Amino acid sequence: MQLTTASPRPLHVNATVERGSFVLDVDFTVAPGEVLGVIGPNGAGKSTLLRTLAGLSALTEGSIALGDEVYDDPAADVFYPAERRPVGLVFQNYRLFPHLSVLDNVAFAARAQGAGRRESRARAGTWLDRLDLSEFASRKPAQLSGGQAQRVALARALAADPGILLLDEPLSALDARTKLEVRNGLRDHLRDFGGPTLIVTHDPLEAMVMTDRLLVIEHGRVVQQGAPADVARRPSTSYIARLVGLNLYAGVVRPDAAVELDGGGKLFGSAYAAGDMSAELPPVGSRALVAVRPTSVAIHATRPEHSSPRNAWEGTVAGLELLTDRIRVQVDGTPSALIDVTAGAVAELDLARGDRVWLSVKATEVDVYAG
Ligand SMILES: Nc1ncnc2c1ncn2[C@@H]1O[C@H](COP(=O)(O)OP(=O)(O)OP(=O)(O)O)[C@@H](O)[C@H]1O
Repeated sequence: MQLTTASPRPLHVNATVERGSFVLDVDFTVAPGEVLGVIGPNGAGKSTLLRTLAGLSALTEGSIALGDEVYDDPAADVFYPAERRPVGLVFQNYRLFPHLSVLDNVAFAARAQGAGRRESRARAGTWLDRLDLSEFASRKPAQLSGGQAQRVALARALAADPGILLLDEPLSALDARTKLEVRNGLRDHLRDFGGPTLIVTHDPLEAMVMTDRLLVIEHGRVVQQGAPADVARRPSTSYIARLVGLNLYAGVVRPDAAVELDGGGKLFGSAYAAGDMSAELPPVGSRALVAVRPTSVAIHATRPEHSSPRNAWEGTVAGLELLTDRIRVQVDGTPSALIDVTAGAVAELDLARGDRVWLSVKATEVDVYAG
């Protein structure tokens, strides 16, 4: 079901924005119907990007266009302010009008576009139907659950018939259980919207589950983009590796195909470890990244002799952290690593901080790719 009346167009962004000493410099396109997740650490420039797309801040250089309609292009002296852009915004805290009913909150979109009161309410009613909100039409926002308020905010944004949808941390105001329900529903509604959608989020799971493609921004630049599963499997920076819980090392490929790690030590790996049988090891002498899942590393009390794994090294237990169903052991060594083991294994090895241990990992569990 196509919910926009205008035919969907791609969003082209080539943006340079200067804010004091901070510079955002990104270049990307979002296809009609595509949901792009924008992730990055604090201060990376996510809000700056969102504000610029919405028309709340201006570009320093570059252009923003929906299809061939240009909204911002300083060189051509073009700038559409927020109210002239077909942008549906869903804010982090929804920002519903507290004194208006749910119906009138959603009708506001059409009213703002000049429609009469009756027509606006009729159109709003249709949106409430589509988003399963009809029974709440006469309630005030304070009488809604977080998940319902989130849907009303989405209905209000969609009712304006936007060409672009921007969602800022759409689930962050919800508790963990509601999040799960709303996430699935939201994903379906976004699929029905035919235009380009951007979701800014801090939550890696949200980003992985709700988006078609991820754009990772750090220090105002795009450091990685791709399908969520590919970004998660082969992160290009330690920020993403931490988000998805992988050990990530950078180094140089040696003639014997091991990767000499920048921080000391070496690891033998495989280009197929991420499951892509067509992948090749980066050439000898080139920079490479090495990703290892914490569950792939084994801990031993003494040097592992019989299995003779190609990757075995010694380290010191620096910390133990209880995760939901296992224990994450932090071992300092060359290289240092996070290792996930069962509580039973920790008890059996009688692990404690300061213990010397041996680590091993099979080369087939070590994923090597170009860095
Ligand atoms: N009005 C401003 N003037 C100068 N610098 C600013 C202004 N607003 C933000 N900045 C700077 O711009 C950079 C990017 O900020 P931005 O809010 O876009 O990051 P973010 O990725 O959204 O961060 P967070 O995840 O913390 O919300 C930061 O270094 C910030 O200090």
